[in-house]
Amino acid sequence: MLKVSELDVFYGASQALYNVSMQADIGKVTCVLGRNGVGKTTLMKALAGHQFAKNGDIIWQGDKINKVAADGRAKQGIAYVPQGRHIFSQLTVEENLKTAFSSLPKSQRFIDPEIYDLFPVLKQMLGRRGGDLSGGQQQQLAIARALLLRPKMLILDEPTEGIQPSIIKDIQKVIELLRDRGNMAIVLVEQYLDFAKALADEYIILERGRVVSAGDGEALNTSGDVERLLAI
Ligand SMILES: Nc1ncnc2c1ncn2[C@@H]1O[C@H](COP(=O)(O)OP(=O)(O)OP(=O)(O)O)[C@@H](O)[C@H]1O
Repeated sequence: MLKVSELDVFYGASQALYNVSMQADIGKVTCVLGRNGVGKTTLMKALAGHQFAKNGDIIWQGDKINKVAADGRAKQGIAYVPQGRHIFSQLTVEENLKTAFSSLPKSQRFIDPEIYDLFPVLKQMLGRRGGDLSGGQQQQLAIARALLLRPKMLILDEPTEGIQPSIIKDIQKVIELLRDRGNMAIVLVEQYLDFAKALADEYIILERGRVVSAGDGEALNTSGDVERLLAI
Protein backbone atom coordinates (compact mmCIF):
# COMPACT_ATOMS: atom_id res chain seq x y z
CA MET A 1 0.00 0.00 0.00
CA LEU A 2 1.07 3.56 -0.74
CA LYS A 3 0.40 6.23 1.83
CA VAL A 4 1.24 9.83 1.09
CA SER A 5 0.95 12.34 3.92
CA GLU A 6 1.06 16.11 3.88
CA LEU A 7 3.33 16.43 0.87
CA ASP A 8 4.76 19.80 -0.15
CA VAL A 9 6.66 19.91 -3.44
CA PHE A 10 8.48 22.91 -4.88
CA TYR A 11 10.10 23.84 -8.18
CA GLY A 12 12.73 26.23 -6.91
CA ALA A 13 10.85 28.86 -4.91
CA SER A 14 7.52 28.02 -6.51
CA GLN A 15 5.30 25.59 -4.62
CA ALA A 16 3.40 23.08 -6.80
CA LEU A 17 1.86 20.79 -4.14
CA TYR A 18 0.46 21.82 -0.76
CA ASN A 19 -0.17 19.36 2.04
CA VAL A 20 -1.23 16.55 -0.32
CA SER A 21 -2.33 13.29 1.26
CA MET A 22 -3.58 10.24 -0.60
CA GLN A 23 -3.55 6.47 -0.48
CA ALA A 24 -3.35 3.78 -3.15
CA ASP A 25 -4.19 0.19 -2.31
CA ILE A 26 -3.03 -2.98 -3.99
CA GLY A 27 -5.83 -4.33 -6.22
CA LYS A 28 -7.37 -0.91 -6.75
CA VAL A 29 -7.26 1.90 -9.29
CA THR A 30 -6.78 5.30 -7.66
CA CYS A 31 -7.51 8.17 -10.04
CA VAL A 32 -5.91 11.59 -9.73
CA LEU A 33 -8.04 14.20 -11.43
CA GLY A 34 -7.93 17.92 -11.97
CA ARG A 35 -7.67 20.61 -14.59
CA ASN A 36 -4.47 21.49 -16.45
CA GLY A 37 -1.62 22.69 -14.30
CA VAL A 38 -3.05 21.74 -10.89
CA GLY A 39 -0.12 19.48 -9.98
CA LYS A 40 -1.10 15.98 -11.12
CA THR A 41 2.15 15.27 -12.96
CA THR A 42 4.15 16.77 -10.11
CA LEU A 43 2.47 14.34 -7.72
CA MET A 44 3.27 11.40 -10.02
CA LYS A 45 6.89 12.54 -10.29
CA ALA A 46 7.03 12.73 -6.50
CA LEU A 47 5.70 9.16 -6.23
CA ALA A 48 8.15 7.88 -8.84
CA GLY A 49 11.17 9.67 -7.39
CA HIS A 50 11.67 12.17 -10.21
CA GLN A 51 10.85 15.10 -7.94
CA PHE A 52 11.52 15.22 -4.24
CA ALA A 53 9.14 16.50 -1.60
CA LYS A 54 10.26 19.25 0.75
CA ASN A 55 7.88 18.16 3.50
CA GLY A 56 5.67 15.17 4.11
CA ASP A 57 6.00 11.40 3.85
CA ILE A 58 5.73 8.82 1.12
CA ILE A 59 5.33 5.39 2.67
CA TRP A 60 5.41 2.41 0.33
CA GLN A 61 4.82 -1.10 1.68
CA GLY A 62 5.68 0.19 5.14
CA ASP A 63 8.96 1.90 4.18
CA LYS A 64 9.55 5.62 3.99
CA ILE A 65 10.86 6.24 0.46
CA ASN A 66 11.02 10.06 0.39
CA LYS A 67 14.77 10.03 -0.26
CA VAL A 68 14.89 7.02 -2.57
CA ALA A 69 15.74 8.00 -6.18
CA ALA A 70 13.73 6.85 -9.21
CA ASP A 71 15.88 3.80 -9.99
CA GLY A 72 15.67 2.66 -6.37
CA ARG A 73 11.90 3.02 -6.43
CA ALA A 74 11.74 1.01 -9.68
CA LYS A 75 13.64 -1.74 -7.87
CA GLN A 76 11.07 -1.52 -5.08
CA GLY A 77 8.31 -2.26 -7.60
CA ILE A 78 7.19 1.23 -8.57
CA ALA A 79 6.80 1.62 -12.34
CA TYR A 80 6.08 4.96 -13.94
CA VAL A 81 4.63 5.64 -17.38
CA PRO A 82 5.11 9.39 -17.81
CA GLN A 83 2.86 11.72 -19.70
CA GLY A 84 4.02 11.82 -23.31
CA ARG A 85 5.26 8.22 -23.01
CA HIS A 86 8.99 8.89 -23.43
CA ILE A 87 9.76 5.94 -25.61
CA PHE A 88 12.96 5.94 -27.65
CA SER A 89 11.96 6.78 -31.21
CA GLN A 90 15.19 5.48 -32.81
CA LEU A 91 15.13 2.15 -30.99
CA THR A 92 12.96 -0.76 -32.13
CA VAL A 93 9.98 -1.91 -30.10
CA GLU A 94 12.02 -4.84 -28.80
CA GLU A 95 14.94 -2.60 -27.84
CA ASN A 96 12.55 -0.21 -26.11
CA LEU A 97 11.14 -3.09 -24.07
CA LYS A 98 14.63 -4.21 -23.13
CA THR A 99 15.49 -0.80 -21.69
CA ALA A 100 13.50 -1.97 -18.65
CA PHE A 101 16.14 -4.65 -17.99
CA SER A 102 18.59 -2.27 -16.34
CA SER A 103 16.31 -2.14 -13.27
CA LEU A 104 15.95 -5.93 -13.11
CA PRO A 105 18.10 -8.69 -11.65
CA LYS A 106 19.75 -10.87 -14.33
CA SER A 107 17.33 -13.75 -13.78
CA GLN A 108 14.38 -11.52 -14.76
CA ARG A 109 15.89 -9.98 -17.87
CA PHE A 110 13.56 -11.49 -20.43
CA ILE A 111 10.39 -10.36 -22.15
CA ASP A 112 7.57 -12.24 -20.51
CA PRO A 113 5.40 -13.57 -23.38
CA GLU A 114 2.39 -12.44 -21.39
CA ILE A 115 3.24 -8.91 -22.52
CA TYR A 116 2.20 -9.93 -26.02
CA ASP A 117 -1.09 -11.38 -24.73
CA LEU A 118 -1.84 -7.99 -23.21
CA PHE A 119 -0.60 -6.02 -26.23
CA PRO A 120 -0.70 -8.27 -29.32
CA VAL A 121 0.19 -5.38 -31.61
CA LEU A 122 3.66 -5.17 -30.06
CA LYS A 123 4.51 -8.69 -31.14
CA GLN A 124 3.77 -7.81 -34.75
CA MET A 125 5.90 -4.68 -34.47
CA LEU A 126 8.94 -5.90 -32.58
CA GLY A 127 11.36 -4.80 -35.31
CA ARG A 128 9.72 -1.43 -35.99
CA ARG A 129 11.20 1.78 -34.65
CA GLY A 130 9.37 3.33 -31.73
CA GLY A 131 9.02 6.58 -33.63
CA ASP A 132 7.11 4.84 -36.42
CA LEU A 133 4.35 3.64 -34.09
CA SER A 134 1.06 5.50 -33.70
CA GLY A 135 0.48 7.42 -30.47
CA GLY A 136 -1.71 4.62 -29.14
CA GLN A 137 0.85 1.96 -29.98
CA GLN A 138 3.55 4.02 -28.28
CA GLN A 139 1.38 4.23 -25.19
CA GLN A 140 0.93 0.46 -25.22
CA LEU A 141 4.70 0.06 -25.61
CA ALA A 142 5.33 2.40 -22.67
CA ILE A 143 2.90 0.46 -20.46
CA ALA A 144 4.40 -2.87 -21.58
CA ARG A 145 7.90 -1.64 -20.74
CA ALA A 146 6.70 -0.62 -17.29
CA LEU A 147 5.07 -4.02 -16.76
CA LEU A 148 8.35 -5.78 -17.49
CA LEU A 149 9.48 -4.42 -14.11
CA ARG A 150 6.80 -6.68 -12.57
CA PRO A 151 5.59 -3.70 -10.58
CA LYS A 152 3.57 -3.68 -7.42
CA MET A 153 2.53 -0.13 -8.22
CA LEU A 154 1.90 1.15 -11.73
CA ILE A 155 1.71 4.93 -12.22
CA LEU A 156 0.04 6.04 -15.45
CA ASP A 157 0.04 9.72 -16.34
CA GLU A 158 -2.74 10.48 -18.84
CA PRO A 159 -2.54 7.27 -20.87
CA THR A 160 -5.47 8.32 -23.08
CA GLU A 161 -4.00 11.66 -24.14
CA GLY A 162 -4.13 12.01 -27.92
CA ILE A 163 -5.14 8.41 -28.50
CA GLN A 164 -7.83 6.98 -30.75
CA PRO A 165 -10.96 5.56 -29.04
CA SER A 166 -10.40 1.91 -30.05
CA ILE A 167 -6.98 1.87 -28.37
CA ILE A 168 -8.37 3.67 -25.33
CA LYS A 169 -10.78 0.73 -24.95
CA ASP A 170 -7.90 -1.74 -25.24
CA ILE A 171 -5.89 0.12 -22.60
CA GLN A 172 -8.94 0.22 -20.33
CA LYS A 173 -9.28 -3.57 -20.60
CA VAL A 174 -5.61 -4.07 -19.73
CA ILE A 175 -5.92 -1.80 -16.67
CA GLU A 176 -9.04 -3.70 -15.55
CA LEU A 177 -7.28 -7.01 -15.98
CA LEU A 178 -4.22 -5.85 -14.01
CA ARG A 179 -6.44 -4.47 -11.25
CA ASP A 180 -8.52 -7.63 -11.04
CA ARG A 181 -5.43 -9.76 -10.51
CA GLY A 182 -5.21 -8.01 -7.16
CA ASN A 183 -1.43 -7.78 -6.86
CA MET A 184 -0.79 -4.23 -8.04
CA ALA A 185 -1.78 -0.73 -7.01
CA ILE A 186 -2.61 1.42 -10.03
CA VAL A 187 -2.41 5.21 -9.84
CA LEU A 188 -4.00 6.83 -12.85
CA VAL A 189 -3.89 10.50 -13.81
CA GLU A 190 -6.74 11.20 -16.16
CA GLN A 191 -8.43 14.19 -17.77
CA TYR A 192 -10.89 12.05 -19.69
CA LEU A 193 -13.65 11.74 -17.12
CA ASP A 194 -15.50 8.80 -18.68
CA PHE A 195 -12.31 6.73 -18.60
CA ALA A 196 -11.72 7.69 -14.98
CA LYS A 197 -15.32 6.90 -14.04
CA ALA A 198 -15.06 3.49 -15.67
CA LEU A 199 -11.90 2.58 -13.77
CA ALA A 200 -11.71 4.46 -10.46
CA ASP A 201 -12.07 2.56 -7.22
CA GLU A 202 -10.89 5.66 -5.40
CA TYR A 203 -10.19 9.19 -6.55
CA ILE A 204 -8.71 12.49 -5.54
CA ILE A 205 -9.18 15.83 -7.25
CA LEU A 206 -6.46 18.45 -7.14
CA GLU A 207 -6.95 22.16 -7.50
CA ARG A 208 -4.02 24.59 -7.40
CA GLY A 209 -1.81 21.96 -5.80
CA ARG A 210 -4.25 20.95 -3.08
CA VAL A 211 -6.57 17.98 -2.64
CA VAL A 212 -10.07 19.46 -2.79
CA SER A 213 -12.13 16.30 -3.10
CA ALA A 214 -11.56 12.59 -2.48
CA GLY A 215 -13.72 9.52 -2.22
CA ASP A 216 -14.62 6.17 -3.70
CA GLY A 217 -15.09 5.72 -7.43
CA GLU A 218 -18.87 5.59 -7.17
CA ALA A 219 -18.91 9.20 -6.01
CA LEU A 220 -17.43 10.26 -9.35
CA ASN A 221 -20.78 9.39 -10.89
CA THR A 222 -22.96 10.92 -8.21
CA SER A 223 -21.17 13.97 -6.86
CA GLY A 224 -21.99 17.21 -8.66
CA ASP A 225 -18.78 18.54 -7.15
CA VAL A 226 -16.74 16.51 -9.58
CA GLU A 227 -18.11 18.10 -12.74
CA ARG A 228 -17.65 21.53 -11.19
CA LEU A 229 -14.06 20.89 -10.15
CA LEU A 230 -13.12 19.52 -13.54
CA ALA A 231 -15.02 22.00 -15.70
CA ILE A 232 -12.78 24.23 -17.79
N1 LIG B 1 9.83 21.82 -14.15
C1 LIG B 1 9.05 22.77 -13.65
N2 LIG B 1 9.56 23.94 -13.19
C2 LIG B 1 8.77 24.90 -12.66
N3 LIG B 1 7.44 24.81 -12.55
C3 LIG B 1 6.87 23.68 -12.98
C4 LIG B 1 7.63 22.60 -13.56
N4 LIG B 1 6.77 21.60 -13.91
C5 LIG B 1 5.55 22.04 -13.56
N5 LIG B 1 5.59 23.27 -13.01
C6 LIG B 1 4.46 24.05 -12.49
O1 LIG B 1 3.85 23.30 -11.45
C7 LIG B 1 2.43 23.39 -11.53
C8 LIG B 1 1.83 22.00 -11.65
O2 LIG B 1 2.21 21.44 -12.91
P1 LIG B 1 1.89 19.93 -13.29
O3 LIG B 1 2.55 19.64 -14.60
O4 LIG B 1 2.21 19.06 -12.16
O5 LIG B 1 0.31 19.99 -13.48
P2 LIG B 1 -0.68 18.95 -14.18
O6 LIG B 1 -1.91 18.97 -13.36
O7 LIG B 1 -0.01 17.67 -14.39
O8 LIG B 1 -0.96 19.66 -15.58
P3 LIG B 1 -1.32 18.99 -17.01
O9 LIG B 1 -2.69 18.47 -16.87
O10 LIG B 1 -1.25 20.18 -17.92
O11 LIG B 1 -0.30 17.96 -17.30
C9 LIG B 1 2.12 24.29 -12.71
O12 LIG B 1 1.92 25.60 -12.23
C10 LIG B 1 3.37 24.23 -13.55
O13 LIG B 1 3.56 25.42 -14.26
